[in-house]
Formats: sequence, C-alpha cells, structure tokens
Amino acid sequence: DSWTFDEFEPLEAIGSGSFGLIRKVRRKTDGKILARKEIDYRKMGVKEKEQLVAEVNILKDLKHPNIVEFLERVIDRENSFIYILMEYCEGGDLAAVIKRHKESSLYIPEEFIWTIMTQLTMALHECHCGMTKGDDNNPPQPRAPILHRDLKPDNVFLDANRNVKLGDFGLSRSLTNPQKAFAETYVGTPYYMSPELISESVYDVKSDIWSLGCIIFEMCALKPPFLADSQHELSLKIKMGRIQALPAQYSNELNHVVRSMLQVNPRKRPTTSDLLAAPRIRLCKKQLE
Ligand SMILES: CNC(=O)c1c(C)[nH]c(/C=C2\C(=O)Nc3ccc(Cl)cc32)c1C
Repeated sequence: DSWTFDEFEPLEAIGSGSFGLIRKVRRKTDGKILARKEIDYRKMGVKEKEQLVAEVNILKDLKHPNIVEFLERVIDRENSFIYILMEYCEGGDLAAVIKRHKESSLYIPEEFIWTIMTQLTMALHECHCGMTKGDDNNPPQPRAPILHRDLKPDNVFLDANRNVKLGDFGLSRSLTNPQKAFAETYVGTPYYMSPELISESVYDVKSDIWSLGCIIFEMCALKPPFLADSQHELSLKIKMGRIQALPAQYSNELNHVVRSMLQVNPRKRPTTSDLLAAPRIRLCKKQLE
C-alpha cells in the first residue's frame, strides 16, 4: 500500500457499490479527484472476504479505456476498513441517465445508444476475450474469460467526456476451471437474470450478453424488457423471451441487434466478436478512435 490513509481528503458520498459506499475523494499531493469504495470488513464473512479479494485481483488485471481504472487498495486495520481507489466518473451512472430521460419523457437519441453499446461491448470483449500482459520472455496469451455477472445500468458509469466505464466487478468470476462457473447463489438484479440462469443456473459469457441486451433495450424503451410484480412471474416472462418492439423511432438495425442479444437460447446470442463486426458498431468504433 504505497498510499497512507491521510493522503486523501474525503468529500461527499456519491453512491453505493458492491460491499460498500463510494465516496469522492481528493488526493492531497496533486488535488486529483478519485472515487473510493469504502468497505467495512468487520461484518464480512469468510466467503465475502474471498469474493472481495477476487474482485480486487480481477480489477487490478483489467486495464481498458472502458473499464473503471483501479488505482490502489488501502487497508485501514485500525478501523477494519478496506479502501479501493478508482477513477472518478463525473457523469455518474447510466441508471440516472435513463431515469432523467424517463422523467422528462425524452427518448435517448439513437446515436448515443450506439456509442454506449459499442463501448460496453469493447469492455465486455476485454473481460471475455482479454489477453495476459505478457512480458519480454513470454508473449501475451488468451486468459480465462472474466464474467461480469452483474451488468445493469447502475454498474455502467460515464466520465467527463461521456466515455463509458464498466464498474463494480463485485460479483464477477473468472472461468479458470474449464467447466462453466455455477452460480453459487445468484445475487444479480432479478430484472437482468438470463433464462439459463433461471433454469440450469449455469452462467457463462452469453449470460453477460443477455444482460447487455437488457441494458440497451432499457435505454431505448426507458423500461426493462421484462417487468413483473413477482419473481415467479418475472422468471416465466424471461423464459418465454417475448419482448416488445422498440419505440418506432429506433432503426431496424438497432432492433435487430437488441433482439439478437435477448434470445432465450444462449447459443443463438452473438459473442462480443460478432457484435464488434456489426456494421453500425464498426462505424461507431472508428468514430471513437
Ligand atoms: C449521484 N452519484 C453520481 O452521480 C456518481 C458519480 C459522479 N460517480 C459515481 C460512481 C463512481 C465513480 O465516480 N467512479 C467509480 C468507480 C467504481 C464504481 Cl463501482 C463507481 C464509481 C456515481 C454513482
């Protein structure tokens, strides 16, 4: 821990992530604004502590312009707190963007939706198909896919230039052993639970694609693709997989891409590579470079 605790001036709380509060802080040395996740590990069980260590290790290895940057972990043993220092995303989370549009009955412009989808797909591509850093005596090689497992608008953040930053890998898993990761206890947000998770409780990269589809659908329709008053009814709707058409102003290509991600059969859903090959996403990717 190269930072001592009083390096940072605490500012206001800005949100809550997995395991704890997120606070805006100012680094005293250079005045840089950062986000600090504050976790009181006194109350944590062994399993949760292991999960937290796994989250930090995953975040430490993921370096990508569309994934929140992990800077440092500081342990305050006196008060049994762990502080995870990450980049500050001035634009807040995507859930707030959707909420603002819904309240002012304004649809989100299609162009913005494509830029969000493109950047989220690139972030997921890094998680699912990333390469190890490699060094001078061994070349980079494919590493085990990292499943985010809790993709939702609340975990997507925007920086000052509206660049997308995928955050909160609190529930993510690395598929180190060949068979798929079984969802020990599914803790994701019920709205975004994929059909395979409801039935076989097996989670793999295609389950993240389903959740990505739910996020993009919600950006267009300003409500999730499946809504119900009970978990049971929600599960039935998700397994049926019937979704309404997007609002008429959105293009056929956007409808097609969203529906392809929301297919009940995971094998029919596109991979991140398939999505990055879609014409509109290729175009958007070029414009972002
Ligand atoms: C009302 N809160 C906000 O607008 C807000 C702002 C300005 N930033 C955030 C959140 C984060 C932020 O700014 N950096 C982050 C890094 C990781 C995670 Cl999991 C979350 C954040 C939020 C929720």
